[in-house]
Amino acid sequence: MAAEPVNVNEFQELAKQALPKMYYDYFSGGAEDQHTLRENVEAFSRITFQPRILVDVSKIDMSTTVLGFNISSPIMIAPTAQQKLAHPEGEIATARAAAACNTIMVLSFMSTCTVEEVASSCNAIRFLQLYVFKRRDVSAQLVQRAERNGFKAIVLTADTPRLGRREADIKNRMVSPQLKNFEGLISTEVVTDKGSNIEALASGIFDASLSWKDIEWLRSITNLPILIKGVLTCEDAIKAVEVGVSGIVVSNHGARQLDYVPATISALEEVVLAVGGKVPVLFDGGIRRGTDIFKALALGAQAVFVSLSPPTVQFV
Ligand SMILES: Cc1cc2nc3c(=O)[nH]c(=O)nc-3n(C[C@H](O)[C@H](O)[C@H](O)COP(=O)(O)O)c2cc1C
Ligand SMILES: CCCCCCC(=O)C(=O)O
Repeated sequence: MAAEPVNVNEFQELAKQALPKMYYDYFSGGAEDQHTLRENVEAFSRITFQPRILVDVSKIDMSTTVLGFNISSPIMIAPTAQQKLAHPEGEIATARAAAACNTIMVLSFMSTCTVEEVASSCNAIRFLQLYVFKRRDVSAQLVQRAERNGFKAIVLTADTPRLGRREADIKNRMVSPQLKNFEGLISTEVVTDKGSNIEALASGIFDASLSWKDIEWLRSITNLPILIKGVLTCEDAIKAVEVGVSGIVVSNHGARQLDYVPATISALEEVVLAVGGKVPVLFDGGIRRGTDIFKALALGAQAVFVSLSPPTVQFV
């Protein structure tokens, strides 16, 4: 590509050229038929605007507040695992970008830099995304390390009792780098000759029995506000409010988990209505342009997460 990329989609080609195929496929792929992966993007294109004219837009303030934290725009950074696969500085570089933009970074539980390294790298506002392991003590220790290191909230991912079936990862025999957070606590080195090593790792360590009652357990190990990520229905939104979470993230995990769930932008309005303003509703999935963010805000999201996945234009 001769000219500088001018939109997120054009970074896709650069990512494809720069990354080994195994990693590019991991970052960009979805589950099974990748139906929801396409839908996440295409559902945005079916929403159009009713523009109004002659409104003074000479001064625009995009800042907003999430859990009491002021951020410069309603754009936060989604938890994305294993960032050193894409860049040697990994999550530290992302945290510095968050600080420079005055926004919130959600650090993945499966990060390649430790919570301490990320915390000491800059003054970005940080939340920790949480996976609950069969070894609850390991998850608890990491939450407490995050709390000690100035993280401001826990984002419990609730859509991953097992890892989605990502067929490119199976074919590529995707391997995971070392996850330093767990050094001395649990082995994250898994070798299987039967497909995706990260799927094997996740099924060995993720607690598939996680359920609503465990929010109480989580509350017993931390004083931080708890958000729940992966809500797609009004029923679950109501339950989340009932159990007392501080925020909801409408998400289908970038279509990497259960295929044939709705595009997140199609699920947003029902969740917003069910929540009725009791807690903030955040949103992710399929965002490729500023107009997508505007659509999510218009449908009631307080702010959106953007991920580091190369956009999915390979389907077009
Ligand atoms: C490479 C990659 C890794 C991810 N890792 C995590 C993770 O560790 N924890 C998590 O809750 N979500 C994870 N996600 C999901 C994102 O947080 C987010 O929900 C999703 O990517 C949003 O969709 P989008 O990629 O279309 O923007 C990951 C997504 C990608 C693309
Ligand atoms: C290394 C074990 C599994 C990491 C899973 C990260 C994730 O959520 C993803 O979507 O990928």
